[in-house]
Amino acid sequence: MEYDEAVRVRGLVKRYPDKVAVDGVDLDIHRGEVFALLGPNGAGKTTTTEILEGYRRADEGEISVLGTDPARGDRYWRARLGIVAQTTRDEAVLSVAEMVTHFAGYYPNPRDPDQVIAAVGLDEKRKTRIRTLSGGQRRRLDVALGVIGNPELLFLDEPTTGFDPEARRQFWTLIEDLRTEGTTILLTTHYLDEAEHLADRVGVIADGKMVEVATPDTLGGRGARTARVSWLSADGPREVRTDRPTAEVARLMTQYGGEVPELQVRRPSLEDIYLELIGSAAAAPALEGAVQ
Ligand SMILES: Nc1ncnc2c1ncn2[C@@H]1O[C@H](COP(=O)(O)OP(=O)(O)OP(=O)(O)O)[C@@H](O)[C@H]1O
Repeated sequence: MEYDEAVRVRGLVKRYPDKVAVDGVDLDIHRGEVFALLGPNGAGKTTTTEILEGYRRADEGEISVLGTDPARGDRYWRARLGIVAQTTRDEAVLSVAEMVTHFAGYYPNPRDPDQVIAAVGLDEKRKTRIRTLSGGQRRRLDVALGVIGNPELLFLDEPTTGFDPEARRQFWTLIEDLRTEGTTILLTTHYLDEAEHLADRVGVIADGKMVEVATPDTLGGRGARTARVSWLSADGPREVRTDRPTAEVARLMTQYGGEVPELQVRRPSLEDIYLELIGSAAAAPALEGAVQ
């Protein structure tokens, strides 16, 4: 039964008057996984996410979120979702603790507000008025409000924008804990290290199309992961691409009788591979145009 998937999307299309924002996207998010949606500005990530949340309507496609078509989702369905949107609009006069407690009241089975406030690192700001929080603190509050309802499926749209490095690490721990508890998470992020650290699978979307879905360490195919062994030979810099860098290093050690000058072994990072993927996705239409 398709209910095994938290999210199942086939042929999703969303058109705006001057733009096809989402152009035939298929997407499965398994129950209990963290799925990161990556893509450049304007790729269609927020549009896709908001359709799954029931805030925008698709023009075409089959969509199931926790077994329900979001266009028909009622408040019981909505209570099973947690949403941390890209921007928050309110300028509430409430304190952090009041706001989180207030939100807890909307849900049938909320988490403990004090624990949630502590988990996002806002303990010291419990009594602070929300409008006086810094940008990063406000973002932590957004995350608290997204998880207070104990959601089965959590949408996080660029959740750590504005976080300092320590807050980001703390947030990662929170997400790992939620995942351990079985929460399914759809994460949109521009931080590739965040995707690599948190996601079971990543999907790269470019110009409204899903370019590839894979685990962070298989994205771009095995070939893209080939190691580069470089060193300084008597004739100048040398580089070898190989699937067996250890054997290459051993060979060089024998050849040099020990220390190999300026030896380096490098593999492309997720960011290198991502940039390559979106670069080739962007180049494809231009090439087509060139031959016409
Ligand atoms: N309400 C709207 N009306 C018209 N066009 C829109 C609307 N919302 C988004 N778009 C356009 O659709 C495309 C996809 O936008 P979307 O916000 O989904 O991208 P994104 O991948 O989330 O980008 P970002 O990383 O900048 O948040 C963009 O070209 C955007 O300008």
